[in-house]
This record gives sequence, structure tokens and C-alpha cells, in this order.
Amino acid sequence: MTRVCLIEDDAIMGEALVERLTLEGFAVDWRRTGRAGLAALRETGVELAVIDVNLPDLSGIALFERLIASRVDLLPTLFITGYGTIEDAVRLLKLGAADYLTKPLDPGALIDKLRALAATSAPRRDVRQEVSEHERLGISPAMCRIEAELDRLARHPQTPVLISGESGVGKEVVARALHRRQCPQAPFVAVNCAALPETLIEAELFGHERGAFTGAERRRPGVFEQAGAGVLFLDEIGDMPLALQSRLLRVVQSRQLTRIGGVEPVEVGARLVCATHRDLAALVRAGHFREDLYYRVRVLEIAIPPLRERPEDILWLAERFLAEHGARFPDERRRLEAADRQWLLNQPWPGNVRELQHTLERACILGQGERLRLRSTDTALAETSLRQQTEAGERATILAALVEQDYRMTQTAARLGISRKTLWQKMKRYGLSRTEDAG
Ligand SMILES: Nc1ncnc2c1ncn2[C@@H]1O[C@H](COP(=O)(O)OP(=O)(O)OP(=O)(O)O)[C@@H](O)[C@H]1O
Repeated sequence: MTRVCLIEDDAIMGEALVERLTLEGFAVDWRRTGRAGLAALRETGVELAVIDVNLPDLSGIALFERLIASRVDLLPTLFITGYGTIEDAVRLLKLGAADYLTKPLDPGALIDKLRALAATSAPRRDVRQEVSEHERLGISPAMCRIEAELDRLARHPQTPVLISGESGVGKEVVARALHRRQCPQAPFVAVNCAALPETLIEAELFGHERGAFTGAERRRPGVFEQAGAGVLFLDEIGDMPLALQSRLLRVVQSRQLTRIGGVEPVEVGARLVCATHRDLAALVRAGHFREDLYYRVRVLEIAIPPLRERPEDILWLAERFLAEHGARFPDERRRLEAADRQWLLNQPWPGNVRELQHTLERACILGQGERLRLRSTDTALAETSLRQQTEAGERATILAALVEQDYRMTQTAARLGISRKTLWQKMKRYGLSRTEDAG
């Protein structure tokens, strides 16, 4: 008997659906709130989920995002949407929902879809099969989504992947995480296209035969060959000279290359993962990047948000860097104090994770005992006006409370001693709003 979790707050509709589904031979676990549903879905045993998008405590979308964030191996999930909210439906499908039905609901259509899903869905893995803490990329919903995405991409090892994001967000870290999931025993070879002189890139990528040019005394395999059946990470792909782009395209298309000065084709087994901090589409428009290569390398794209857009990761990463520093230098084991946390959350981090890492390293070195010396590096704050400082302090306090309370409005407001309305107004004012939660 297929076990279905139904998350529906409307009593009449819920009862009717339970009755019909039971008659049709499904075992139904009916939950009336988003939070109760979330708890049910985190338990193993349920095979399919039917979720109403409009729930009173937690929207269906927020619920689904939390499931993804908690790394639950997603069940085939059908959503019920009302009011023709097609944007919601599209968003859910993109996030991985199996399908959606609109209200007024046709129970027959629901049964048909559930039967089809039950017939095709694989047995479920244990939902608590967490990756080790060491393997994690972050705890923000954005990074959890990327982790889940990597699990999917690892199952399609031939398809090129493009990783985009500002400098220092962790593009190489993500590429390595994909490699670990896909083929940890095979090589990971990284090449920075911006760092190599134009004259050397071609030989570096494709290799050369003996005598191919002056100084080529031996045959040398290029990085494509060195990567074997592993991953070739081409960083700063936007800086690749145009002439080489067409050659790269041919290799990606045919999965074969010829070394410089050679005639024999060599099979390419590696997965190509490209990265860029530049706007590739703009480079295409400006004629600096080939449009066909652009489409080829970005079949699958992972866009890593800047650190300022995922504040949940700041303290998590900070703790991690502190622990790493402490492990290397046992005399410099430092701890974050409340004021340090607020300060960290309040910074814009234009250099992203790299800047955070360097800041903490410096603060560990300059610190004493368990204390870090973070704020001595903050000269900008001293130069701002009193009003700006007050506002910055207020923003940081609110952000810290939001992160601590997982963005639950009621709890956060209680923690701060203000009303929900005031909290909401301040969140809007400081750009801290998160639309997903109504907690
Ligand atoms: N999720 C993460 N967990 C731990 N460390 C991270 C994470 N993301 C980034 N880092 C650290 O931040 C630094 C920058 O990361 P990385 O080199 O991957 O960024 P990038 O986006 O490739 O940068 P660039 O565009 O400058 O090449 C590295 O030292 C890396 O170890």
C-alpha cells in the first residue's frame, strides 16, 4: 500500500481527500499545518506527498525549500495551487516538485497522477543520510539547494557545468564538492584561464607532441588528458581568448582533441566545469565570448550568491575557520563573543568567503587568550556618523536574532522585545525581509 502524506489545512477538502484516497487503496497521513507536515515528511516511510501551497503557518513553497535545505531526499511531491498562482507552480517545478494541480481540484486527476508517480518512483533512501559536516558548503537555504543540486549533477558526469558568482564566493570549493560526489578517485585538475599567458593556454589545455614547436622536446599531455575521467575545472573562462574558444567548443562537442602538432584524436573523458565571476551573457553581447560556447558550457549552471545575500552562512563559516585555525595553531584557539558575531553579521563582505576567511585568520593572529581582535580592523565604522552607527547596530542585532530564530517572526520579535509589526517594518527598512516564512 502506497503511503501518502497529505498536507491540507481545509477540513472539508482534507476529509474528502482522505476518504477518496483511502478508497483508492492509499494509506494517508493527513497533516493540517505546514510544520506538522514538515515533521511527517522528515520521517521515513512516506512515499508520496500532496501539499496545498496555501497553508496558514508555512507556505507550501517555504515548506518545500526547508525540505531541500534539510537535505531530505525529496519525495515525489504534488502541489495543489489556488487562485491560478502560476508563478508559484513554476517555481515549485524548478525546485523539483513532480507536478501541480489547480483548484477546484479534480480528485480523479489527483489519483491518476499519484498512481503514475507511485509506479515510477524509486524506493526512498534514509532521509537522515546527511553528508558529513566537513563536506557541507553552508547552512543557508541557497547553499543547501546547491548541495542538493550537486547530488543531481553528479549523476550526469558528461554534461558541462558552469559555476558563476562573485570573486571569493567559493566557485572552486563547489567544483571540488561536485568532484567528490561524482568521482573522488579520479583527478581534479584546475586551470586559471586568466593567469596563463595567451601563448601558453593552448598547449596547457590540449597538450603537444614532441617537436610541435621550438622547445617542445617531449610529448606533453594537456590538462584535458591529465584530468582523465575526473573533472577539469577551467576558472575564469570569460578570459579565454576568442581563437581558443572555438577550439574548446570543438573539444566539448566531439569529446575528442588533437594535441598541438599531432594528428591522432585523443578521447576526452573528463567532465568540464567552468567558472566565471564575469557576466558571460554581457561578454557574448560585446563579442568577447562565443555565443555557441556560452550555450554549450552553461547547460547546467550553478549561481553562487554573494555572502551578503546568505547571512546564515557567515557565523557558520566563521566558526569553521576558527576551528581550522585552532587545529593548526593550538596556542591560538579563539572564540566568537556576542559582539564579534554582531560585527561579522554587519559587514558587507565584498570579498565574500575569502575575505571572511582572511579577516578571521588575522583576528586569530592578533587576538589574545580566547579573544579575537576583529573590530580593530574596522576603521570604516569609526568614520561613519552616529546615526549610521546606531542603525548599523540595530540592523546587526535584528539580523543576529533572525538567524538565531531561523527567521521565525514571532519568536524573533519576542527575543528582541518588539512587536511583530515593528520587526517587519525594520526588516523591510534594513532589507532583511525573507518572503518564505510566516512563522
Ligand atoms: N563553503 C565554503 N566552505 C569553506 N570554505 C570556503 C567556502 N567557500 C569558499 N571558501 C574559502 O574561500 C576561499 C575562496 O574560495 P574559492 O577559491 O572557491 O572562491 P572563488 O569563487 O573560486 O574565487 P575566485 O573567483 O577569486 O577564483 C577559499 O580559501 C575557500 O577555501
